[in-house]
Amino acid sequence: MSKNSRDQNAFDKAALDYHRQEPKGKIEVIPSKPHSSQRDLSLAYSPGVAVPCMAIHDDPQSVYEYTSKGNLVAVISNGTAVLGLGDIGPEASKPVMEGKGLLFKIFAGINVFDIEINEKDPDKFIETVKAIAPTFGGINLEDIKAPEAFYIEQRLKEELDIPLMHDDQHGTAIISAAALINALEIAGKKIDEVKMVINGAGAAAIACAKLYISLGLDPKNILMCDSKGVINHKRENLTPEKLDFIAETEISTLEDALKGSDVFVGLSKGNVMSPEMLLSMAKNPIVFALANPDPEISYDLAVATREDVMMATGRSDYPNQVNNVLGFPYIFRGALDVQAKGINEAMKLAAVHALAEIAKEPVPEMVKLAYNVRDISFGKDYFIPKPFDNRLITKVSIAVAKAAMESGIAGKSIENFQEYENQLLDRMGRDEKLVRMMQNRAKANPKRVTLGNGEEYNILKAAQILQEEGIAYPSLLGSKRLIQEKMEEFGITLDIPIIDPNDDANKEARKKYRKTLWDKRNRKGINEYKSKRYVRQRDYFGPLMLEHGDTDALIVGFSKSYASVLKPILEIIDKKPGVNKVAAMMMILTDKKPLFFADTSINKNPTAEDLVEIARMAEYTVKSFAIEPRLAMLGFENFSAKADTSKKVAAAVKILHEKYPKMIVDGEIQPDFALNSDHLADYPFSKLGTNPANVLVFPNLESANLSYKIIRGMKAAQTIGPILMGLDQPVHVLQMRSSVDEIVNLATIAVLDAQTKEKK
Ligand SMILES: NC(=O)C1=CN([C@@H]2O[C@H](COP(=O)(O)OP(=O)(O)OC[C@H]3O[C@@H](n4cnc5c(N)ncnc54)[C@H](OP(=O)(O)O)[C@@H]3O)[C@@H](O)[C@H]2O)C=CC1
Ligand SMILES: CC(=O)C(=O)O
Ligand SMILES: [Mg+2]
Repeated sequence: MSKNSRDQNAFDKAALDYHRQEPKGKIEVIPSKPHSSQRDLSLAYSPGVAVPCMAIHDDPQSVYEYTSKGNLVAVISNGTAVLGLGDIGPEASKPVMEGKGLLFKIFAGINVFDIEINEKDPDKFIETVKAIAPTFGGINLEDIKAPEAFYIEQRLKEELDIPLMHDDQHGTAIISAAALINALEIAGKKIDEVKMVINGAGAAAIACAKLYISLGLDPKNILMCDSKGVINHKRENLTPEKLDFIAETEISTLEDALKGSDVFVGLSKGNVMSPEMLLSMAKNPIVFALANPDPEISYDLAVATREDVMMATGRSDYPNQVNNVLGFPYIFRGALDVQAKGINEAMKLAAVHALAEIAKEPVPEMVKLAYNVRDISFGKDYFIPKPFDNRLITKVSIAVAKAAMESGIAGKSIENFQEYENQLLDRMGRDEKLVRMMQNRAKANPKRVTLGNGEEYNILKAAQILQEEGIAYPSLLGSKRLIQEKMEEFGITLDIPIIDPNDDANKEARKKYRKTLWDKRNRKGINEYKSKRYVRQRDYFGPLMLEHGDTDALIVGFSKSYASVLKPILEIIDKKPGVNKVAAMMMILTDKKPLFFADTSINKNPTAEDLVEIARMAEYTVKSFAIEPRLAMLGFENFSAKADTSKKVAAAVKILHEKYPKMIVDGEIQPDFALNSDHLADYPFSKLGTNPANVLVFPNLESANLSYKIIRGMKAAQTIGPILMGLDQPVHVLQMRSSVDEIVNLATIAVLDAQTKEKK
């Protein structure tokens, strides 16, 4: 089996495992109201529920006030044109529709019910959608084949008064039009002069062609091809939509159509464009190969064939991803927020121009960090925004909402757009964006990460994910025999280094590590005998590997107490220059925004000076995640410094204010006040203002450790860490019995540390 087909098989298996993992699929329903007491239940259901029922009966519009309708979209398909896979049926389309639900949620905070309808007859399909429409604030039609898709969408638009869009038509048209405007500008070509070949004459292709024409493309300059070749005057039995694109030409093949053309837009099937065809196009050709999952010509082949090609695909693993994910979350967000009666041309054009403009503006640091690039700017490799760009939700949704209001189809108005922008940004905090950003940064420059306890299932699984995802080059530390036995027992195949401190192969390593240990610790209680013995133990071997550059990062501590694993690390690894203390911080991914707790694991009873160091290190580390740190120095009193603990915290705050006046830090303050803008308003003198803190520095280890352990124990939020701060090497100690996700996340942070170290 070739490496590529092995990789493909591994990827296919990972895709099945991902979907099959409990809870199966990708979407679940979570109650959004308290439901623990008898009173809650009597409000949520009978008798309380009758009150909003009757309120809606009296005023139907109030359904937006009392139910989830206003933020609920139906993603509906009959499975007749699923991606580029064709008519695979409603059940088989469900993973795509659930996936779309996931994207709606993570990018725009919109809830989705995916609905797969077993109905190919357009009229019956329409009746079904109409019958269930009252449930929803909007409807996204998906992967319905042409020509039925045109009729279905047209009638539903006429007969329903909620935002409705066939995404394969208009989402694709909007995103690709924005990309086209920008690509033409970079290529120095004019839309009314270019010759375009559109391969595919289905839902996406026809809608794209129409939108490009409305932007100035000359219909005479389009050659459209379907599965039978160019749509020209010789063709018979064409659908009404194809009739609009008949070309007066003798050209009948894609190959001939492409000769001398400026732009190719592929919305057909994978691998139908050859290098020869690409070579026959005009200078600086624009190629949008948008079929999913395989483009009409692969990115690598296209750029290897021609240096001057301006290339986009529908895929996330190459530059210029033209995919409707850049549009539908934000178009529906804007439309829902003004209760638009539909999605009209003005709203679509507003989205096109907003998207095109974002790509031309300087790219925010957060986006660069997310993609681990020093610089990206408008040009050949970047002419359409990237999916993890926060500006999408503000700029596109606002543009769409404004267009709906101005074109008179908004059911309600937004009065204050600044406030609306803040609400949109707030929505974006409610997901695992930070984790995705960190993983993307790691993937861009993966490092060698050695994982202790290589014989544990969770460690093996984490290593597998790190390798498959390309986040790191993992290796396992431990007994080779035991690790191999366990891999076999768990059915895990992993082709990665196993480092056994006792292996004969590591004789030379043991020798040099012993010398280092001896040099560092001979006046601190380690004699020669001990140094010989210790280098055979993995708790010492791992940090020594790191110290010698034999690995880039180390993750240990899965099965032992934190203190016992930390001891050899502190004995071997130096502190960062200028740092006196080592401390640990937990990242807590709440449903609103990430919070950071310090010091959760190392300094039992820090002095005021220690707290200052901990706060400084926490500030530095949080900044490295591209988050502005706002620190609250916690106590159980607010700005009164009566108790001894409060006095200590107040003293630390005084030093911080004097020495680092630019730091956003204040206290002593109670956590519920520090996290609540209304409560903060009672202390107008505070450096936090009314903007809640995101970094909580606790007065002692017990309070920090117990606080995060309660959160972890209750599974109230995902926790990542402890992130070890102050050491000169990328090493982190796991919480005992960490989950696979926790290990992967901490290893990801270790890769980022190693990248930072490399840059220095
Ligand atoms: N990147 C993105 O954001 C998006 C990409 N797409 C991709 O576009 C493609 C089409 O989707 P959609 O329009 O919804 O599907 P449809 O089923 O509506 O249309 C498919 C079209 O492709 C044509 N076609 C099939 N094989 C060939 C071929 N060898 N040469 C030329 N044309 C061919 C069909 O021709 P005929 O009419 O003769 O049957 C038909 O016109 C899919 O691969 C899909 O993944 C779609 C939406 C968004
Ligand atoms: C992206 C998408 O909607 C498709 O390929 O069908
Ligand atoms: Mg689709």
